[in-house]
Amino acid sequence: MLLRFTKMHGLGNDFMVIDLVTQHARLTEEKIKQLANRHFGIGFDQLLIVEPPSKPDVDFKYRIFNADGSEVEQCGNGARCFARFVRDRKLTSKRTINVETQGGDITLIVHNHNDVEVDMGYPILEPALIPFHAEQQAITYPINCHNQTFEISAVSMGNPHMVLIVEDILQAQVEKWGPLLEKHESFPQRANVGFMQVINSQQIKLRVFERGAGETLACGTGACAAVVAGRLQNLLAEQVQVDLPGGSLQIEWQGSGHSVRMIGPTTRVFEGQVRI
Ligand SMILES: N[C@@H](CCC[C@H](N)C(=O)O)C(=O)O
Repeated sequence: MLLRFTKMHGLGNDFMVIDLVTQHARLTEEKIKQLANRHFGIGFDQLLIVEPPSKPDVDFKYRIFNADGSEVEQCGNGARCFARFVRDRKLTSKRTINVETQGGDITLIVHNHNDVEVDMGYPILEPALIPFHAEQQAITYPINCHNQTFEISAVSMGNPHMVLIVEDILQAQVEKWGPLLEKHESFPQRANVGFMQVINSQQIKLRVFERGAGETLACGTGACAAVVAGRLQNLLAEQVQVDLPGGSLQIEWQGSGHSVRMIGPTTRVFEGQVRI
């Protein structure tokens, strides 16, 4: 069976996007891993699936799978590409699109052909993930990993993030510590690990070792989580430019009781068909 798809990216965080509103397919974990393979498949960080909504008040169901085949709750760069995809495919003509994800409902606002704003919902601070400090309501926590102590913030944007501050992003040992911290016992569902350098109150540099995908060129939810962590430590203003290896995102968080907003670009790379 031939399945139509679009290859897209948001700042180099790349996706295979499949419309399962007008097509039918059953994709197993094994199949997704094969498709994600950059040598033997299409190659992507995440697979994004468009499905009909399962409840009223939303326009679509948005499902996300990491390159390792695991289904996850949220993907920020993917959300922007999702909005552009459903409009390009004429699945909707709306500019404000509500979608359900495993991590909660989010709203996508298409500004122009390329740029999309996403209301990513409320950040959740999860002290419960850190067993030793559950009652402290602290903003950062020390965790031990292979005899080294890291001071981390735990922020959920629907999906789990650990954020740590580094002095120099270029010297950060993302490849060494990312895979170890991803599987730290404090995060039973594994974690996306963000390494943040604060440039000033309106600008940070960020690299993210993503759960189930490795270091990516950009991570939208990682950018949101880093700004929340930085704001809670009084290091950042309400609007922050987040510079990732693949480009920049604008993130806004007014503080507790407000949702996080993200604005950034989308790029369509090519359309294809694959036999599955
Ligand atoms: N690239 C994404 C996040 C994708 C999911 C993540 N790897 C997870 O496992 O939670 C983004 O742009 O947010």
